[in-house]
Amino acid sequence: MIEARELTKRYGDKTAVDQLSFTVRPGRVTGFLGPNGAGKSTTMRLILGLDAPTSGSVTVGGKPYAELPAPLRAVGSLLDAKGAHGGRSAYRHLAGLAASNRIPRRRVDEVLDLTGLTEVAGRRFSGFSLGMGQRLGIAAALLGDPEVLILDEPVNGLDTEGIRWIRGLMKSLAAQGRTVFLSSHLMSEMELTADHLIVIGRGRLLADTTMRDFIETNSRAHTLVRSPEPEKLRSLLEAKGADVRLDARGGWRVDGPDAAAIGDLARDHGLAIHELTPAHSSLEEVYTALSQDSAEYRTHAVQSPHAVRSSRKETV
Ligand SMILES: Nc1ncnc2c1ncn2[C@@H]1O[C@H](COP(=O)(O)OP(=O)(O)OP(=O)(O)O)[C@@H](O)[C@H]1O
Repeated sequence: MIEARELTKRYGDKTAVDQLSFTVRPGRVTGFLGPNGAGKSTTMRLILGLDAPTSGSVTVGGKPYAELPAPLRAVGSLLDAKGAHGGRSAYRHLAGLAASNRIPRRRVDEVLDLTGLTEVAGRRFSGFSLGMGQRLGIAAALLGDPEVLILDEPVNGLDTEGIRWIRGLMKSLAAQGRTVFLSSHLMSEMELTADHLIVIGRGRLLADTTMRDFIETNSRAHTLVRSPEPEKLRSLLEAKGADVRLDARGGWRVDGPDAAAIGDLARDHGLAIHELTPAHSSLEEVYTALSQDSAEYRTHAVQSPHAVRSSRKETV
């Protein structure tokens, strides 16, 4: 469990993190979202004791990081994939970390296996691709078998297979009852991976809620509909006051009447329907709409998506 209470960090007159309070709970993957410069990396550094808060506090498993008796066993982190020494092999890098943290050598083999690096363990880190470096960073984070994992952009540089692998790994670690806290700019991936979201803007908390709630509360339900006579369908729908737009996947995206009403309307006019799918906006659509409302980021610090919604003129 990670608990931040009124956490604040100022650099001169720049407030990077502003009275942030949240709890990252075990047993689920929590995504950390915010536009560039929102304060995500600063928050992660504060959690990991790499920077001291100006005021407020943050604890991991009930203790500030500096007071953890065996930090690497309590919390594993990936902040910078280039943290390893270029001349060393992956194995030596991990073995060095294990030795200085009194972690048994056999754990090195386990994490190499877990991250798919066994075959390249003898190679120098300097020859690693970005994706392999990312895997090595994750191997190091897992070395102490920690209860808490903090990963900043873990899918950065990974190919599709690597991204899918990270997703599976994060979910299985959470299912084991661990606390998994990760940031990513890849919204589609975040939507598939995280169960819960903490969203910040300008250092302040904007939302702390489940993925489902965040999307459902901030988006408007709509229907995707496809017909072999698209223009006729559009005219009928618009005559009923529906908002009809072309969907990126083809077909119409219809706001207003629900799927049943659209189906009935088409039937009444002898129109064939080839697809009728109730849908919500994606995380990316919801998040982009919230982020673009920069005035809101400046002036509101809200605790729930309901508040986000009520302060927005329109949902997506
Ligand atoms: N050491 C520092 N000295 C001065 N300002 C800093 C320092 N570290 C961060 N900041 C400022 O604090 C704010 C938050 O930065 P931070 O890197 O935490 O944001 P972020 O959400 O991680 O952004 P990104 O998604 O781009 O990584 C930014 O305005 C940044 O310029």
